[in-house]
Amino acid sequence: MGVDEGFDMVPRLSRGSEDMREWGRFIDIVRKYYQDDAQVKVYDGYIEFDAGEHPMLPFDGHKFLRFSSKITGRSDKPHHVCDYIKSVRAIARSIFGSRVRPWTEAADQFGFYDWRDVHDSIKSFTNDSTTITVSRFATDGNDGSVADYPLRLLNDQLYEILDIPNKGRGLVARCNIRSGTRILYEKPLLIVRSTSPDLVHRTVASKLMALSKEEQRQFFSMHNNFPGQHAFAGIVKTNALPCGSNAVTAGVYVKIGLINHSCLSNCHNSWNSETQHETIHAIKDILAGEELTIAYDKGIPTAARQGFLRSSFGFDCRCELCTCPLPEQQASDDRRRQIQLLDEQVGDSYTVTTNPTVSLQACHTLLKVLLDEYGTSGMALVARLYYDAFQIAITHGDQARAKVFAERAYKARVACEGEDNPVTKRINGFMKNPASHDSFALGSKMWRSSKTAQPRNLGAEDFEKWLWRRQGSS
Ligand SMILES: C[S@@+](CC[C@H](N)C(=O)[O-])C[C@H]1O[C@@H](n2cnc3c(N)ncnc32)[C@H](O)[C@@H]1O
Repeated sequence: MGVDEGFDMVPRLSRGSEDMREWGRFIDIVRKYYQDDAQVKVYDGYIEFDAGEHPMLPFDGHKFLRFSSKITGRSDKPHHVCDYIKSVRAIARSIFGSRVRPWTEAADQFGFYDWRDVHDSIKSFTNDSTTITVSRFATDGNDGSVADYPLRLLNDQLYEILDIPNKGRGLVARCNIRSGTRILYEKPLLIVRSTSPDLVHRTVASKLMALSKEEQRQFFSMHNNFPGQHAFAGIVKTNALPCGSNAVTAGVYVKIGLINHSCLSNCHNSWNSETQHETIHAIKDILAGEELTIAYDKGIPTAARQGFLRSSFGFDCRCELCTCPLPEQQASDDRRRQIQLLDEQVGDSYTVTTNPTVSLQACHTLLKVLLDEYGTSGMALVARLYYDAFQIAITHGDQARAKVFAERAYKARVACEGEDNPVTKRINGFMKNPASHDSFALGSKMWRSSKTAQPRNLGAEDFEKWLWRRQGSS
C-alpha cells in the first residue's frame, strides 16, 4: 500500500555542456549534503537512497527522468524516504527551477513520463550502459497510429507546451517519437509578403480584422524580438517561416510558431504548396521530455549562423551546438565549410555536363560529411543530395543509377516532408520512370542504361561502388 510521490525533470537534460555543468553542480551539492548519511550510498555511476523504493540519481544528467518512491507510513530506518524526496527536490529546484516537476498521487497528480521510460532510464545507469533503450514509440501501433501510451489522455497530441530554460515557451515531446513521424500539420494564421516593415505592419493590421477574436489574441501573444514602431512586423519577423525555399511569402503559425530553433534540430519543417499547410516531421528518434526543435537557418558555420539568427530573428542562440566546447564547435565549422564547398561543386552545371564523374564523387563525399555533421537528422539535406545525384545520372542517360538515387531521395523526403508533399510526389514519378525528367540524356548518352539494369547479387559495399562509379566498378 502507499502512494507514489516524487519529481520529474522536464524537459529532460541534454548532453549539452550547459546541462551537464548544472547537473554536475547538483550532484556535488547532493553528495556534500548527505556525506555523513549512511543511508545514502554512492556507486560507480549513481547515488542510491536506502529508503522506500530506493530512489536513485545518475551521474549522467541526460539519463535522469524521475526521483520517486512509494510512500508508506512506517520505516525501520532512521530517515524516511519522503524526507529524501523533499530535500533532493528542494536542491534540484534551486538549480533547475520550473524544470523540476513535483507530483504526488495523493493529490491525483502523476509524473510526466511513462513508467516504462522511467525504468529504461534507470536501467541505462545501473547496468552501466551508455545508451538509453526505449521500450516503445508512440507510433508502434500496427497501423502506425498512437499506441497505448498515456498520451491518449491528451487527445493523441505528441507534445506539450512548456517553459524552456533561456528560450521562453517551446514544445516538448510527450512520448517517444520515431523518426519520420508527422508531428504537426498546420494552416497559417496569416500569410505575409516579405516587404518593408511599414508595409508588413499595415498588411497584418488589415488581415487581423478578418480573424476571430481568439485568433487575434493568439497573434498578439506571440513573441516579439523587434518591438517598436512596426509592432506587427516585429511579430512576423520573430515568428514567420518562409512558404518554401526562396519564397517571398511567409506564414505565421499558432503552434509551429512555438517551436524553438536548434542548430542541430530534431524536427524538419516544410511548406506543402498544394495543401497550403506547414508540416513538422521528426528527423531522428525523439525521447519523451526532449524539446522539439527546427532549424531557422541553413546549416552554416558558427559565426555566420549566430550573426544570421541575431539579425534575422533577434536572438542569441543557446542550443547544444552553440554552447558546446570550442574544439567541438571548430570541428563542426570545418565540416559545415566543407559542406558549403561540396554543395557548390555538386550544383556546378558545367561540371555536371562535361565531367559528371567529378560531380558524382563530390555528391558521395558530401553524403559522408553530412552524416558526420548531422547523423541521421540531416535527412532533408540527404534527400536533396540524392536528388542531385539523380539529376547527374539522368543528364547522361543512366536510368539504372538514377532510379536508385530517386528511390533514396523519395524515402528520405517521405520521412521529413511526407508522401503528400508535391515535390515528394514528383520524385515518386521519377523513381518509376527516370526518363521522364526534362534533363534525360541532355548532357550526353555516355552512361546510357535501362532502368532495370542494376547489378544483382552484389554485396552492399560493392553495390555502393557501382552506384557512385567508384574505382573497380563498371
Ligand atoms: C518563433 S519563437 C519560438 C517560441 C518562443 N520561445 C516563445 O516563447 O514564444 C522564436 C523565439 O524563441 C527564442 N528562441 C528560439 N530558439 C532559441 C534558441 N536556440 N536559443 C535562444 N532563444 C531561442 C528566441 O527568443 C526567438 O526569437
